[in-house]
Amino acid sequence: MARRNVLITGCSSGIGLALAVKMARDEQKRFKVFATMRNLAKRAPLEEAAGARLGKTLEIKQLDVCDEESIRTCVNSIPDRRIDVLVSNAGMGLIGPIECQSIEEMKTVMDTNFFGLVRLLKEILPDMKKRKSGHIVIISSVMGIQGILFNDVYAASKFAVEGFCESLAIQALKFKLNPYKLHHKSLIEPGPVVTEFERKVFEDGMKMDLSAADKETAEMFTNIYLKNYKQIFQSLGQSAEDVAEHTVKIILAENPPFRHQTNTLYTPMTTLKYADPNGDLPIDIFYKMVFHHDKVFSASLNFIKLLRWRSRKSFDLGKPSQ
Ligand SMILES: NC(=O)C1=CN([C@@H]2O[C@H](COP(=O)(O)OP(=O)(O)OC[C@H]3O[C@@H](n4cnc5c(N)ncnc54)[C@H](OP(=O)(O)O)[C@@H]3O)[C@@H](O)[C@H]2O)C=CC1
Ligand SMILES: CC1=C(/C=C/C(C)=C/C=C/C(C)=C/C=O)C(C)(C)CCC1
Repeated sequence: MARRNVLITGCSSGIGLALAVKMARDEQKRFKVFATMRNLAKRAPLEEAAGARLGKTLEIKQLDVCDEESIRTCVNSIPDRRIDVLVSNAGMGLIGPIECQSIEEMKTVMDTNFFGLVRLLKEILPDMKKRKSGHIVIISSVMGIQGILFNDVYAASKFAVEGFCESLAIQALKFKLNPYKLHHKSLIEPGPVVTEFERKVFEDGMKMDLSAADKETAEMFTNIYLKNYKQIFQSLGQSAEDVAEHTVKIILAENPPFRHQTNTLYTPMTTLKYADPNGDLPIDIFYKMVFHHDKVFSASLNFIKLLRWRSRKSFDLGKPSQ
């Protein structure tokens, strides 16, 4: 099979960087990776991780998903504009009470996470339709399925992504865009992942001016959400490399599902969404976990953290856990 051109957005850090390097290092050399980032001054970590693959199976290009001209210039620079696999990964988070966030900040999140994908597809989808081939892989989130306390606008941006893709997927099936697969679109839905995203969101949350919120809301954000934030990432968090591994499996799968959740520790929570068409179940359970059973919730997180630490330790000793 010919080498597939893969364009990935947001490769300066995190999932994008890990995925670009993993695909560029493919032993069977099945991919030519165009690893893009909005600010090329941030290319050093990717260059270092790519090592000898740089200039061979991996090329770095500038692309800002909020700038149509930058997307067009990047796509035009690829031979025959041929993109076989597009990975829409660039994104940003935003946490806190909405009273303390400006509409401008919220628009930046929607512009990056949702309109960024729309701009990419407006440029790339027509070529895929003409060729009747192509696979679009979107790094969505568990928050594309389920809202989480103090993530209102971020969750809305990922819900928008999911609704957009679900609608387009029906049309795409008609064009049989992917000759190897039934679906030509795949939504990857990670839970918490330990990346720059986590650090930036937490730091911004800690610095947030909470004076526009009432006392109870401000305390809820500081003493419940921010206080537990690190623990949630330590207990349930995946690594960027882990999410990259899931993503490559989906790209190579014969018949990948439309949606793929990467974190089995998180699936019991997202399952609540599908279990109750009235929508009350997940809201009720999340409410109870946060406000009534916070000690049990926190103890469970600690227990999971301990189990994961022990299983890693026994792997380190060359003795896989049972
Ligand atoms: N970390 C997590 O817990 C989870 C993350 N996700 C999703 O995964 C994706 C990747 O995030 P992650 O790797 O964790 O976080 P990182 O912050 O490490 O990476 C985000 C990447 O997106 C880039 N980016 C932001 N805005 C733009 C833009 N306008 N144009 C091009 N690139 C841009 C960043 O570039 P720059 O360095 O210039 O800012 C960076 O390269 C996001 O879509 C996120 O929503 C989903 C579930 C969980
Ligand atoms: C599990 C859980 C919580 C927090 C979840 C978090 C913080 C998830 C973060 C997901 C991310 C960062 C996805 C990115 O796209 C709450 C609401 C505290 C209480 C209820 C159970």
